[in-house]
Amino acid sequence: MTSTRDNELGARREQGPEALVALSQLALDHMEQGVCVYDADNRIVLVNQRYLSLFDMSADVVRVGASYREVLAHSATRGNFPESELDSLYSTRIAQIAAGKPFRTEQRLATGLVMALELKPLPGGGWMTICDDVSRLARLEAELRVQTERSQHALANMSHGLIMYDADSRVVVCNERFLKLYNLDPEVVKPGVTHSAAIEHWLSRGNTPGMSADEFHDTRLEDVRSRKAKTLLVMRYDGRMVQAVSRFLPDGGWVTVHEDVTERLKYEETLRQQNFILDAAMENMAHGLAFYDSDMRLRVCNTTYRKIYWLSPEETRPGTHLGELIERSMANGAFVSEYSPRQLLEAASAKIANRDSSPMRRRMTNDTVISVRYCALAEGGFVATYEDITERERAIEELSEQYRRFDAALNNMSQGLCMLDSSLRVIVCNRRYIEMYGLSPDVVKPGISMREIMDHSCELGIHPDTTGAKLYADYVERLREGEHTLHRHLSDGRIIKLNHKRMELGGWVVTYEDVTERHKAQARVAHMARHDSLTDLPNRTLFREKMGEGLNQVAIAGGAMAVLCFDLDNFKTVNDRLGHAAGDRLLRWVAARLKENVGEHDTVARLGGDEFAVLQRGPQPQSAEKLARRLVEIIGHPPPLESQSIHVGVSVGIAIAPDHGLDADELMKCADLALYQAKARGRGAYQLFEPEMEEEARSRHALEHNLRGALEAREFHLVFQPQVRLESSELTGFEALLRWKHPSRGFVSPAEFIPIAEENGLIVPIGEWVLRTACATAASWPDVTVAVNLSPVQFRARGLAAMVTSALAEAGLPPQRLELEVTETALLDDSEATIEILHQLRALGVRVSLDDFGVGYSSLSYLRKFPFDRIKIDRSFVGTLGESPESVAIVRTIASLGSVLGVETTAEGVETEEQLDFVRECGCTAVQGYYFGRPCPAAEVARTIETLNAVRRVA
Ligand SMILES: Nc1nc2c(ncn2[C@@H]2O[C@@H]3COP(=O)(O)O[C@H]4[C@@H](O)[C@H](n5cnc6c(=O)[nH]c(N)nc65)O[C@@H]4COP(=O)(O)O[C@H]3[C@H]2O)c(=O)[nH]1
Repeated sequence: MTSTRDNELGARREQGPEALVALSQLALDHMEQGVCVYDADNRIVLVNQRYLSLFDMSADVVRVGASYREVLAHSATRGNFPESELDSLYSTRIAQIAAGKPFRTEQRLATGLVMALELKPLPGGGWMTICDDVSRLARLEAELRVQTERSQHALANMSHGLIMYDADSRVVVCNERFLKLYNLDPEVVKPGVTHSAAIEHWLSRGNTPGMSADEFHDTRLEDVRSRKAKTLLVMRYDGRMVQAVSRFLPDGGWVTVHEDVTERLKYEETLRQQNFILDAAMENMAHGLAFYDSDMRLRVCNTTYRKIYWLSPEETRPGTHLGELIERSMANGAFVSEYSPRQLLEAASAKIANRDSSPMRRRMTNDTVISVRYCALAEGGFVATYEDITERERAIEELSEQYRRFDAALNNMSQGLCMLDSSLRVIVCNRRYIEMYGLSPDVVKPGISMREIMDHSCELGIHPDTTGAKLYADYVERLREGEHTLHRHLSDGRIIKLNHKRMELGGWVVTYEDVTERHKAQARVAHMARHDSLTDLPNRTLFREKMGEGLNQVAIAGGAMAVLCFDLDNFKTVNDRLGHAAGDRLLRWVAARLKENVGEHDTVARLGGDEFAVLQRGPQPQSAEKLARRLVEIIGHPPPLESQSIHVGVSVGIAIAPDHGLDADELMKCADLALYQAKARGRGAYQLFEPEMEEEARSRHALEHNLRGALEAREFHLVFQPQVRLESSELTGFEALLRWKHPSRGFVSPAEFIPIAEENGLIVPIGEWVLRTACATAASWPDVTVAVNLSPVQFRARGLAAMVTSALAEAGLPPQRLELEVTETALLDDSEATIEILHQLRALGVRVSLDDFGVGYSSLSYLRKFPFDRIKIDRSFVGTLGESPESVAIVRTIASLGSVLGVETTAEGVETEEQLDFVRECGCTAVQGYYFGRPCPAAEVARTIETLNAVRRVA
């Protein structure tokens, strides 16, 4: 360009002065400054376009030849300065030029431009004015100033620290933040300081670069040398982390911006952690999860999703379309469908479009069931969840099965069941409940209130004498008390047991049980517990209760009460011989007799076995004795049993309250003692308690105790009483009588201890001892018999005949010399067995006599059953012969009976000659008694024989 101009200038020069002026004009017009050249006359010789435009002046006025004054005047009209100042302005400047001095000024024009104006004298005369628009520069300067201020302000207020180095690695600038950030001294780190010095100071303040100081120096030097932008993370003196980013400047310097990134790092760490957790959560979810964008392209999915659909990570890359995923998973065999992948995709699209997030169920090839749910996202796209509901479905299935079973169980329960909510409305009830009450299944349904049910059941007449309202009010009242059981007695007599249990979440479970039968059974059991099952009489328990009540009454209200204890005679024999059925019949018969003979307020009880008892009010002891008498009479004549030979009767003991006590035990004891006495008196009798009985019982006990050791202590011995034939006064034999010499009490009468020995069975060994001793003793006698008493108890013990045989053999006594005396009592108990034994004894050759004849029950009948060798008439008849015509009659009858039967009759207890004569006169064939001799020891037998023979000879 310059060369073109130069060339052009050369060409113009060659063309002449005009051409040069034109060329100068062209150059001037391209100048930035305004130029106007005046000649010595102050007229324009040259002016450029820029001059005109700067002053906004017209080329018509300001043209070659125009005077400076005209130019000034024109400028004034343009408003560039006041016209009033024109003359002074003109003269001042012209004078300055004329003086050859340049003149400079700045002028603000009407356009607002600030013009730098220089009027400069030219060497060849004339002068020129050069003007420059300085308003732009001023503006630029101002802008620069503002910019600088802003920069400094920005630098000072930057949140980041900043330090700038020049190409010589010296600090150009650093801001306050930088200094504060690292706790640096502004006197050390300031413009002009070297980079090394700045680092030195930086390190000295405890800031650490994460490497050694030397390494840091070297690294920074290398950074500067290589001029590579670098980011560095350093730790501040207080542990906070700062990131330093260095950038190199075109002028060779560099700037480093320092930012405290402690929070950011923490935040990033938190974010990283969160993302880690989210990733882990997503990966570890039991559900499959997949996010899709609005184009249905996969953004992210978890492993569960891939597993469910048999898809590999490659097949589930972000961006894969849902349609493709469906297709691939079907192709992989994850599931089969009657629909094509396309149809499935359309169905999914429709759901998403409709924002329908209801689940879809899909059975997979491996038999799992997946619930798929699409949920559209507000920001576009959707999330799909895939839940394996196999177990849930199975559980639901099981639950349904359970429910079916529950339902079946509910309706097959023997109990009625009703579940009520807290407002007493039926939640569920079973068939049995409806049936039990006979309710209508159309009425009693879930939702119905208990109030309505009660109204309904009252209408049906199920509940006697009440209304639904009353029933309900009572019901609610009871429920207020909490869990409870109540019994409803229905009109038809049934009893329903209602059991109320609270449910955990409110409401009640009520069970209904028909307990009618149970109640009856319980009543039966209760009755049985207090009654005897055979006779239905009160048992001992109830009897004791009644007795307690009676005694209380006596104690409070006075009066008297009798306790009668009954014991059947020979009951054991009936049982043993005729069987239990016969025994039971007898007991029932006795019970009936007792019941029909007592007053309606009296109590009859069976205490057990053959023991009965009666509680009787009324005047005592008269009433009791009367009753006892009557019952002894009645029960003594039972209906024919299978065998007539068993004598049945009853013995009665009576105790009276308050005479004999007011304590039940005490009174029972008294009655028992009286009963014992009655039995001892020969049975078939009654006995009123007497206080002495207690003493007797006591001594009896003591005696019994001593008796047990008597045999071993050799306290027994025998005495022998002679028996004489009347006709010839001949001594025929001796009766052996037992004697017990008690070491302290002396002689105890056999009448006293034999019954005790019979009771406790000691009579068996004692009786054996008697027999063996008697036989042994008699063996040494001349040809006379020895009579030995046998107790009925010995007949019941086994081996009596064998024992007799053995005793005879042992003693060497001929059987004919042994006479066995049995009482009627032996025959009473079990006559057939006894008679059988008697026959066995008879078969041995032993004689058998019937002792104590006449005092028994039906003596004569025994005479028919066994052919006794002798009848011994009880001494009670002989003793009363003088005063009792009855005794005379009896002795006479027995004697004549004996004569008819060809049996000897021995009168016992003959003490006097009169008695002897009398019994002889009555026809008795033999006698025994003190008249002929008292019982004497064995040692005296020989003398007695001698004496009696002598007497006979005399007679
Ligand atoms: N008052 C009076 N009594 C006379 C007279 N003559 C005899 N006695 C008594 O009458 C009883 C006759 O015996 P029992 O009728 O068999 O009556 C016997 C008999 O049943 C029984 N007993 C005695 N010894 C034995 C025995 O070894 N075995 C058995 N099982 N019973 C015996 O004890 C009963 C009483 O025996 P004992 O006290 O020895 O009494 C004897 C005897 O001493 C008399 O003229 N006047």
